[in-house]
Amino acid sequence: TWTSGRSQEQQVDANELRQNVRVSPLTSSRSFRASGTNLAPVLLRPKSAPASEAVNLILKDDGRGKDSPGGDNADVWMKSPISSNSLQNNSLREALYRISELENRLKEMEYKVPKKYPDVVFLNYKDRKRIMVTGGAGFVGSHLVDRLLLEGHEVIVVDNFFTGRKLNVIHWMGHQNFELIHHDIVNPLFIEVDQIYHLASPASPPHYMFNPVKTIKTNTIGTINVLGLAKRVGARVLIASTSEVYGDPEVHPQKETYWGHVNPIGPRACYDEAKRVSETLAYSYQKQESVPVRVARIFNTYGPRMHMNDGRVVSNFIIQALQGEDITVYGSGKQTRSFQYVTDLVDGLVKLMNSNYSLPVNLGNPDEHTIDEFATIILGMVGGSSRVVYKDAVEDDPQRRRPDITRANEQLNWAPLVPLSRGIQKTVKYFREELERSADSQKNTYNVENGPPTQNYIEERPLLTTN
Ligand SMILES: O=c1ccn([C@@H]2O[C@H](COP(=O)(O)OP(=O)(O)O[C@H]3OC[C@@H](O)[C@H](O)[C@H]3O)[C@@H](O)[C@H]2O)c(=O)[nH]1
Repeated sequence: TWTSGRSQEQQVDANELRQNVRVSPLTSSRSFRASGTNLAPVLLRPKSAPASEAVNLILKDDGRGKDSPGGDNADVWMKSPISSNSLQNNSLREALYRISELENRLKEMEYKVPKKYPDVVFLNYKDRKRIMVTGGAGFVGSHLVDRLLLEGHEVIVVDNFFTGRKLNVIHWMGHQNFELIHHDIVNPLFIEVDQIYHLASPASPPHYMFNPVKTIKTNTIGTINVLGLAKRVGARVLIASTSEVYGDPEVHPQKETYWGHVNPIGPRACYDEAKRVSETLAYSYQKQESVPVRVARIFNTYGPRMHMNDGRVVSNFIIQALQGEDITVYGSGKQTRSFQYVTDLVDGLVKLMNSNYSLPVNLGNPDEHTIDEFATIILGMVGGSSRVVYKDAVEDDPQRRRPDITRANEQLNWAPLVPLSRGIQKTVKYFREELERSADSQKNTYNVENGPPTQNYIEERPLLTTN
């Protein structure tokens, strides 16, 4: 060590020195030659002085190399007002050097302190897969990304952020197994992956009807791009299809063998028909190009990370109840839906992807309720003074929907586990926090007096959602 073998007097009080000088970060331990008097110069500036007025305090010229910060490059620095004669003591030089070393090490360590990530399983090279998730920053996609990363896989999220949000995956940013690509899958993409979950598409009726042509392109051209990529690199593809391929069904509950009842020119057709084409494309690529495909027909799904403006019934009713606003039932309220919690869906998606089963599989919770009943359930759980009001019916609104999940059960050994009451509880908690935060964020708007927005929103957000 630097002080070993030296007398007490020779040792310099590093703290005192610290108060008078600050060592420039440009000083690198690598450029220092520690032997004999061959001491490298140290760039110093008075602590109070701004960096632009930094001074070059050259303790000793001997041994300066061109590559050292005090060497030829030092011309850019002002000459020191402190005379080198005033710092003749070798111990002082050593102490200064030691401070600079410690400061540099501190800086290096600050950069190295890892962000805290959820614990992921370690998978060896053979078992670890590189998995692309289109729409991975969305509501369902981000939960799937959590699951895959926790299992030890490498995940590449591809999202155009139309309905997805960086906030949904922010807890993985910087993780070595995680990558985020801002890309619209309507344009081709050339990367190497083992599996692709193709979830990219707006899913809520108001969102997919917002730009019907874009919805069609995403689910047709986007799917062609994904299947083309899979063909090139030999990847397996899971297509996120929907219960909407059954349209307003005349068969109840819906089995995968039912061909559906879709109005091809109605307002929902941009989604329903595009998803039907997406399925057709998948099986065409499988037959013609030997691309292994899986098709999940996803029924109504809810949970944390749904967008506040999602517009679907679960988020609408919960937010309305939390804010004491009217609960808006469209139509008679006698139409039915069956709601599954998002982690159940993710479990089904992963099981399906890794199964040997290639025909479409329904993933949904068969627990069916009328929308009227559902309003009562939400009101009962949230409390408050909201009234139920009836609005115009939505055009082509499916009147009954419940999945037959026999196939998922037999082929994947899958069934939903989270009861509605528990899932809704978690979702209510999430929306309550979202509302509080969005009220808070009004205060954080950047202005000269308040400074930039705080990080609280990100830091206080729960990392993962579990069953
Ligand atoms: O505020 C509302 C919102 C919706 N509703 C009604 O609640 C029912 C459910 O509507 P949602 O908008 O939540 O969802 P939908 O069932 O119509 O469509 C969904 O179906 C399955 C998924 O694959 C799709 O992502 C989505 O399109 C409909 O009958 C709708 O009219 C209301 O009564 N009030």
